[in-house]
Amino acid sequence: HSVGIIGAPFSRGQRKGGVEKGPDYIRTAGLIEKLQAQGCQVKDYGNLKLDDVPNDEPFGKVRMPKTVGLANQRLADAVHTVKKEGRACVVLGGDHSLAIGSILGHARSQRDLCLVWVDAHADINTPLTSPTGNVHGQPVSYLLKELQSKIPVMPGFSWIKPCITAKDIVYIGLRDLDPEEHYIVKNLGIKSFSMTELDRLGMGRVMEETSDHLFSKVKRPIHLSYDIDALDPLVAPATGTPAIGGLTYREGIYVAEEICKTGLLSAVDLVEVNPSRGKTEEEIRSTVNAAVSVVLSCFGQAREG
Ligand SMILES: N[C@](CCCC[B-](O)(O)O)(CCN1CCC(O)CC1)C(=O)O
Ligand SMILES: [Mn+2]
Ligand SMILES: [Mn+2]
Ligand SMILES: [Mn+2]
Repeated sequence: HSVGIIGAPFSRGQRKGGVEKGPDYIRTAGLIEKLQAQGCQVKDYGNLKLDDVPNDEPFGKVRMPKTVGLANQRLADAVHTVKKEGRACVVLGGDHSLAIGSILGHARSQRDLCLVWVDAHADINTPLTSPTGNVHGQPVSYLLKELQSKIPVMPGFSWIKPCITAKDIVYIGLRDLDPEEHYIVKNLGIKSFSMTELDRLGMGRVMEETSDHLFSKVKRPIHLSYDIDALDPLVAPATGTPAIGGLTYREGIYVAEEICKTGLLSAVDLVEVNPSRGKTEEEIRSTVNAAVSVVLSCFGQAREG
């Protein structure tokens, strides 16, 4: 596997400090050396400089729209560069608003990409339905063609053109949706495996159905957007919006192993690792190590050896 790593130390999609430290904690835990040790050819593109835009006024409930928009514009360019260089792209977050730039940058070079969204949350609020105004709960709404009539013109977001439709995305791990999000997911008929389906079917069947839905018939590049809060807080507590009853470590790794085996993985986001939200060093270590293991499993680490 040829892999490009982009650090995106960004926190302005939400309000809890510390998530901007995610990239460096993941690097310090040895992600790059471990990828190389398992035979990957790795280029580290470093951390993006994602500064606050001065005089950034709120748009309704949405704080710092220009800052969020510009950060994602920069990320989109960086991801596009990695893809042009023929590598699988790994974006280390940073909060999940970064998926806007990561996916749009990816879509510039891979027209027919499909999206596997692993998360406790659907992140599909529009700026008008969001209960918090935090953009990390909204990225999918900016990307879906079907929702464009519901997205207001927002400063810093005019460059964004939706690149996917509802049939191109599968959710895995949902367990904490706002009522408006649930309505949107149902209304658009988005394929989603909540923790209920996971309990009913098991992750093996969930990955089979995900494959059938997205990429088994027609091979397409996969964008895996992996929010560490999909994992149970007992495994990954150091994150901004933990929700109990999540994926086991084994389920979380299994998703990555299965995606790796398709040979179609083209980009992965690993987001929402927030060291400041760990109450102890052990909580931080557990969260960061889980994040590292997910990425290693995306690129060939297999429990069978
Ligand atoms: N849906 C939430 C959480 C988004 C989480 C984003 B992430 O990237 O981490 O997936 C709001 C969640 N909800 C707000 C009301 C509370 O009582 C319960 C949580 C939102 O802020 O939109
Ligand atoms: Mn490899
Ligand atoms: Mn989440
Ligand atoms: Mn998320």
